[in-house]
Amino acid sequence: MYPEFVQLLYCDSVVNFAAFDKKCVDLLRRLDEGNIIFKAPKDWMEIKTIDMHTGGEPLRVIVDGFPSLKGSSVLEYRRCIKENYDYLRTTLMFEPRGHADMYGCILLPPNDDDGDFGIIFMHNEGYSTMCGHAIIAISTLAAEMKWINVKEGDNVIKIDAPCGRIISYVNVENEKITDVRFSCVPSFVIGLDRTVNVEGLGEVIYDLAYGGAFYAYVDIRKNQFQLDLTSENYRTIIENGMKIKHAVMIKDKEIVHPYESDLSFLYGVIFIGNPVTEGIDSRNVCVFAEGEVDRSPTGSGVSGRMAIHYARKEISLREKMRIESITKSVFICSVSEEVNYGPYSAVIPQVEGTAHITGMNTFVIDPKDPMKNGFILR
Ligand SMILES: O=C(O)[C@H]1NCC[C@@H]1O
Repeated sequence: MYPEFVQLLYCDSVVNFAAFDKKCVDLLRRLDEGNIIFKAPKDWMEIKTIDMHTGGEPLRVIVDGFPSLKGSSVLEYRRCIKENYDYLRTTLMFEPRGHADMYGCILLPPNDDDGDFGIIFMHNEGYSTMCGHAIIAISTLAAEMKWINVKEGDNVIKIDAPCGRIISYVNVENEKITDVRFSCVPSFVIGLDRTVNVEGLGEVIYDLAYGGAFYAYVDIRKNQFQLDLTSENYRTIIENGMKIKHAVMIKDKEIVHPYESDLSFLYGVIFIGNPVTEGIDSRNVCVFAEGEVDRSPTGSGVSGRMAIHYARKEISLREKMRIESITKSVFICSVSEEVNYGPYSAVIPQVEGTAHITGMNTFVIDPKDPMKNGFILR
């Protein structure tokens, strides 16, 4: 026997689409939610999310049902989630609720009263220190949901990420969000033209830089191995990216943040190549965490790139670079100022992009489900 709402929808022939639409609306109005919305038993956990993407890269924003984290700063909350609730990260990021390239975040109080909110990022391996695509998405959401007082023009949001304070600007024109840009934390170069031997690839030349997270930057055009930075070549990109990441992690002992040991690790490898789209300056394909490929041009990754290009004198202050991703989505990037950061001459990068809401989820977790905490197939 069909459930009542299916019977009602399909009992007449559906010839007149206008009538059909109206019927759906009436039906949904008439049906008490009980008929189509699953009510989880009391011992099941329920977590609500709003799902988004920035340039194709997903962001699952956890908005309700997550246990409250203990701490008084974003880094303390990050330690708390790591130690106590990592099973919920895998539950929400891994299959069957997510996938190998899923990305998420959870919102928290800011580090001090001056901030709007804090944020922790999560992915298939753990918790990153910075995420530009998530900053663009969450700023969009904050404006869409009126978590901030939205006015025409630039709306400033102060977000405390694990790497520090990020300032984002949501531009609103005629009551519509047109774009979001953010000023990243001080970003700096650790080394240019380093080399590492990688099995199957030979000697790989890379730059090491920080843009809220540490990346090894591999310009394909400077290297001997061939790698086509297109989606058709997705698996080879992951394979090569992870090989280089592991080799650099073993070889390079300088992946140390000047102030915070929690930030001192290599997050990913960024392949740089020629753009395929006219009017774009460069292509950026980031392999991060446990072999995730960023669908966006990687906000933290292009921040580190701004430091590299500035150090090489390839860009001047406020000069804009358009960088595309593997999906051809674009971030517009520049350096807004020079600053000193610990022992480093650093820059403040600005990154601009757009994000969209894709849906809302109420996830339920059945304690009897043997796969309740997720799994990944690649
Ligand atoms: O845009 C970014 O910075 C992020 N996107 C996924 C990997 C990075 O954390």
